[in-house]
Amino acid sequence: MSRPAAPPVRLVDVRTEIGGQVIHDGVDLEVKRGEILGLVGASGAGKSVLLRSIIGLLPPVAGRVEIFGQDLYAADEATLGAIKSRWGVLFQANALFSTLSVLENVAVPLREHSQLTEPMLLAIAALKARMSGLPEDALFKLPSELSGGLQKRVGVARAIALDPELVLLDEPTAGLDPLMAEQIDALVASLAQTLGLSVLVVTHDLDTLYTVCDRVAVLAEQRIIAVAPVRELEHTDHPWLQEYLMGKRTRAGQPPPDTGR
Ligand SMILES: Nc1ncnc2c1ncn2[C@@H]1O[C@H](COP(=O)(O)OP(=O)(O)OP(=O)(O)O)[C@@H](O)[C@H]1O
Repeated sequence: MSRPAAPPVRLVDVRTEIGGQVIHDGVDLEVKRGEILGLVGASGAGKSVLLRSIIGLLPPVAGRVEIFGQDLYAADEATLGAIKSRWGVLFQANALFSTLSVLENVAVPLREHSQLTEPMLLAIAALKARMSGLPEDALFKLPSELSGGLQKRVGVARAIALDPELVLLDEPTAGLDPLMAEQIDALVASLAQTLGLSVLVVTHDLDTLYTVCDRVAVLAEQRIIAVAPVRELEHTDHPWLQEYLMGKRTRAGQPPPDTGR
């Protein structure tokens, strides 16, 4: 009998500290294969720091970060390289190279993690840019020549450049107008479904939670206090969660239409 495949992300009792300040203590979290998991929490709760731990940039002082069943911080260089070629990351401010064209930005992970020939590499980068909804005339522009929404699409195209199994997104709709945010949400949902991705998305955006995420994990008091489909979270009595999901400023206490998720 074959063993069930390991989850793309599994955190076990993770504790992180920055400059002696405890950011997380006892974080348990799992991203299941094929799901879109939202990660929410108040500003400063530690969502971005947790993401940094998940992508190998901040070793926990205790606990374990497992990616595809491998202990990330115990992995040798070859294993780490193999893991990195199976994920794609969209950083909060996109982290695009300002002096490189859109096409070259998308090609960066391909240059780093593949042995493709130059024409093949550029062809794949162009394909990923198109899949991410970038118009043809954007490919040879600099990121600064594009709108915020198109820059986000460049970040998404780069995140899927290597045909990853796992995609990690840090606030993909932050700073976008509602229409552009909706388009990025739709892009993430359709790419996840078409490519069979597992996705962890850090967000403050309620629309993302209701229309895109299968489950939502809530970070508060230095750990994950709940994980469930967002509609189930509406019924938890945690004060921050109640205010966040049902408060006047968010949805005016009106549950959104049921989208089937
Ligand atoms: N490089 C750093 N040096 C010192 N402290 C840091 C650093 N990065 C993050 N922190 C601290 O870690 C805590 C969590 O920050 P983090 O950016 O992860 O929060 P967040 O939940 O992502 O917030 P937001 O929703 O506003 O983006 C904060 O107290 C922050 O000040």
